Amino acid sequence: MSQSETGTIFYGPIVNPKSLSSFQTLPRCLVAVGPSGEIDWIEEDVPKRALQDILAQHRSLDVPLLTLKHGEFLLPGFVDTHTHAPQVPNIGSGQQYELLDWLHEVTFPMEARFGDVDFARRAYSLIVKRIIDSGTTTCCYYGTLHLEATTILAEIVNGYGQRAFVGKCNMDRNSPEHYVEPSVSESIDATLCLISRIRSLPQPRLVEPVLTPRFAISCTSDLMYQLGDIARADPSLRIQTHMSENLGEVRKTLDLFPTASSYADVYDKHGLLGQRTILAHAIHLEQDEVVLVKERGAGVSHCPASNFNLRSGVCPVGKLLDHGIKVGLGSDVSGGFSPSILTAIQQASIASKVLAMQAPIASSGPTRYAGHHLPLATLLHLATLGGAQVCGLENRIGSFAPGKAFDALLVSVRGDAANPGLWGVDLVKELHAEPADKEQLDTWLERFLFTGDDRNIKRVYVQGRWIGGAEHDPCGPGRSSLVTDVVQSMLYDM
Ligand SMILES: Nc1nc2[nH]cnc2c(=O)[nH]1
Ligand SMILES: [Zn+2]
Repeated sequence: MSQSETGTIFYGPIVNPKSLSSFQTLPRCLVAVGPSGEIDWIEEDVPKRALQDILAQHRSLDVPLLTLKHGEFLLPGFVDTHTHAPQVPNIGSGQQYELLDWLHEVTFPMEARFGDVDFARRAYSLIVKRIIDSGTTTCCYYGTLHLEATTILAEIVNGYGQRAFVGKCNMDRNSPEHYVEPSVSESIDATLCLISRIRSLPQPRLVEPVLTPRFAISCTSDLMYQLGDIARADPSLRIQTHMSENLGEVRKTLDLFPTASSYADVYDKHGLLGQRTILAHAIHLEQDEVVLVKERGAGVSHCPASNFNLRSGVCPVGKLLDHGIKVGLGSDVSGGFSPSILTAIQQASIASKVLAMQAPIASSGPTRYAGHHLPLATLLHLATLGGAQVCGLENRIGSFAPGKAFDALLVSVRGDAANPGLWGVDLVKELHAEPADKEQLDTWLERFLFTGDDRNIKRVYVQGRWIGGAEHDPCGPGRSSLVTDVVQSMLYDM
């Protein structure tokens, strides 16, 4: 019998997010994944001596058992609520620019290259693999404005088995002549075509289309109204866009839409602000916009690396959380300089510490998060369950529970993972009892979140399928800079 017919049972430590303020660390847990990739059952505390009895009770003695080594643990896969696949080849360049100049000088020229479908196919194969190996099991992808290249992106994502939303940028104004859609009708036709193509991709399909008006500056009102109509007619469609990222962008938006009372109101008036909307950035919101975003039930993708890198500002995430707004993390490549949600976690921590240092406030009252650094539980939540909420997938992914999909990372903080940043963990292992206890597992988690990278992500599972990670291919993971080098060299080859 093959593994896909029987499923797999994992035995070892797991970390399980529960809420914004809590997670479980379970040092000796059994997680049974069925043949369909869903979690069948979980036993939270199983000593080695009781293992056979518990498996027998579940009639699972013949199911393949994967026992984790000392220094390994399972974590729900990361959710990247905002990234731009065609910008990966640009990672690290254009450090001198702020948003609007950066778009014109760095970003649009690279995105325009994806008009060449051969280039798109070769680049996206490397890019998506790299993102999976970084531990992203669910990804909200922006493509370019091209229908063909974005179809290819969706095909490649589906081929790898990643869970994702893929959207074609809508942009019919304020863009370069060579990189702009010629009319509203062509933008809408291409969008509808992409939706139907994605929905016809072969099963098992974990890719969904998403409406992607780039941002209000690059869309005419007519285009946004028509996208709003499409969203209203199809309650399963998500919408992703940028909002209130940079003060110059906010000013320009309000100039372009003089009857709107705010940036958020622009999207609201066009039927684009609702429970299915993912708003990247949301840094400079006025108080009435915070209230509107909460009322409409939209989610925010916090992209701290990008916000620092483009000098856009520091998103007051704590304030958004205090208002009950759904928040997840985004890598926002190549505004952000890393496709890894680990980097987003580290930068989100720093962003919250910057705000806390600037405005120290009392730790009681309604501001539970504003003014404080984000604790580990909150950072973990943003990277997993919070991201799932932003995508409307909280019942499917983001934590381990029977009935949820097994989207997971097998993490190793062992010395043989070859990450010098984590050597300390291995060196002190003699000081700890085997198997790991809760305290030790907490240490591993914190050390991994702050110093880990794709070398420590040995396996990436989506819907129970092992689709990536350092152990997945014999050549090792797509180490960050290397894959960019390959894509860069393709550029010069062509
Ligand atoms: N960070 C970022 N902001 C945007 N606003 C409009 N387009 C973009 C983009 O590609 N990246
Ligand atoms: Zn972006």
